[in-house]
Amino acid sequence: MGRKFIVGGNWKCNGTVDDVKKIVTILNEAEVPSGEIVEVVVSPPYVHLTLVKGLLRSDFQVAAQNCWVRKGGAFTGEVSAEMLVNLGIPWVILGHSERRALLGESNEFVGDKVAYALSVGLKVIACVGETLEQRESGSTAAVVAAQTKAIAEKVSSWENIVLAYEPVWAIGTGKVASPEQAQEVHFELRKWLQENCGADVAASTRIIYGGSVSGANCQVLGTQPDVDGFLVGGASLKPEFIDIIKAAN
Ligand SMILES: O=C(CO)COP(=O)(O)O
Repeated sequence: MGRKFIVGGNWKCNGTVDDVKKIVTILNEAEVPSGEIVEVVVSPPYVHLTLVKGLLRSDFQVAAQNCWVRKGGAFTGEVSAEMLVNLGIPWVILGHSERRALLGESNEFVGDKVAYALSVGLKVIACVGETLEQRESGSTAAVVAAQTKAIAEKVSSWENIVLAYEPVWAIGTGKVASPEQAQEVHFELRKWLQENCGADVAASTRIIYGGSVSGANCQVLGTQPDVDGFLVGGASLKPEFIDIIKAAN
């Protein structure tokens, strides 16, 4: 069975209410390939989740950018996975490199978060990726394997996980991975899944690329055999996001 292309828009910590309404209007008016061909998920900051969910066309879905690692309670400032379910938010992005680097989220912590989010019924876009230093020292494959292993050890099924390969050096830098660089790591990740989680998981799990994806580079990246979609940052706040969705065709 083919893997359905999936395009995520990570809005990060951006947007006023007016900005959000404008982006949603652009998305709602866009002519894009049918939902049979591409799944679209946009991820606004927590405070805008309900607004976006209420206004957004029904064939596009909404994701949170994070959630708490366990059941909610006395965890000031956190938002629990149950709360997202209660709001009708189907997806959550976990393990983004900005959270790993700036907030100290370890591989194990991300693995625990993924497992907990799945356990309450959320679908997860789980992010992995190496720094420039790690790439230059030749440890890319080992780094992404360790990040993926920490998730694999905690989950019993990959059915509701999308793996996002986001090289840190490509995020927000305009320095996109070449199609060959992306394909090479996606292939390695799929091979890792095959060897450690089984052939079915490897064949069915979508592996998407993130890091300076744009309207100009999405076509050639999207035709790589192991690239099953994108996680888009900056360009997801612009009309250009529609062109990236269309790369699914
Ligand atoms: O971090 C990203 C998506 O999660 C990618 O961000 P940019 O597309 O802005 O490089």
